Amino acid sequence: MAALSRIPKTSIKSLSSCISRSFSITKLNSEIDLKVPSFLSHNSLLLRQEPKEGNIQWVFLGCPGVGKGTYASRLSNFLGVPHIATGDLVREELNSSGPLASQLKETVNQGKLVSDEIIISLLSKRLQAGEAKGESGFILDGFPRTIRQATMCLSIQPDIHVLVILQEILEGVTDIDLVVNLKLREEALLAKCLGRRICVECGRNYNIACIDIKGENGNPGIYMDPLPAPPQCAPKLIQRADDTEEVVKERLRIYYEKSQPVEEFYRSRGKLLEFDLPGGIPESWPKLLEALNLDHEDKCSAAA
Ligand SMILES: Nc1ncnc2c1ncn2[C@@H]1O[C@H](COP(=O)(O)OP(=O)(O)O)[C@@H](O)[C@H]1O
Repeated sequence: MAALSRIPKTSIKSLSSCISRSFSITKLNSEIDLKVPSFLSHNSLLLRQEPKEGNIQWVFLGCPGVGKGTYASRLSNFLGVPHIATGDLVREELNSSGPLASQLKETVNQGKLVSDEIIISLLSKRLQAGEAKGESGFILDGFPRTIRQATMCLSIQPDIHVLVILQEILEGVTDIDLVVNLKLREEALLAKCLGRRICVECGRNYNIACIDIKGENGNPGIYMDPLPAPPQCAPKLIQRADDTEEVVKERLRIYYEKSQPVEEFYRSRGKLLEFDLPGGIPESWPKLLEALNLDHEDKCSAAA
């Protein structure tokens, strides 16, 4: 685990310049409100509370195919906190023989969003299981995806069990420290979804697409190498049923309609870090670490 204790080479000044576009550090002036990234509080002269390891509560937002899973999972290994992807929870459920399986399959394969109630229920189960194992902190990927999920204004049946779970989630999810918004040009998003391949055995994602988009109208070009599967995974690759051109376009449409407002929700609360992916993993990963102000030493060991 890359211990949080290895992060403190940050100065508030360099951090603020890294994330000046969207992330407000005004909260540093508050002794009471500790909802700032753990690495901020760790380094702040104003907040003298020692952060507990694993208390990171971060969210990754971004369009389908942008690489939320890839970077959230790398960062979770790096920081030693669980990576919780609601898309994975949904896929586990739809591949099970549970009562929701066929309904979920239909929704997901059409590129639609699963209902907030089902997502909350899957997420609460996952958080509870994690808590029972002693997990603390999380990097959420793909949640919240609607304003309703972000605000948790839910109208679930008021049964005691559900209320208790909701309260637990509320405590967790409204305490989000930092929201990383990954961005990539739409042509690249589509190509990445169509090229995505998953190993049925280990669940790792690979990509057969070689993306080479020329710069135009002042927008920089982007180049991304394919991400080939190693020999042990190569014969076991499958394509997600919702990674067809038609469904990806529908997922993108729904993202702009339902999920983009969530970006604004966190932007207005000073929690959003915008990150334009400059290229593939070798180029983007060190830059992401830099934007999060994780130091060079950590960077090298994480990239290895
Ligand atoms: N927070 C969520 N709210 C509603 N539906 C979700 C949520 N997370 C995942 N899903 C469902 O699972 C599908 C796959 O999600 P995910 O793996 O995150 O894919 P992507 O971000 O590439 O679209 C989504 O298209 C949607 O149907």
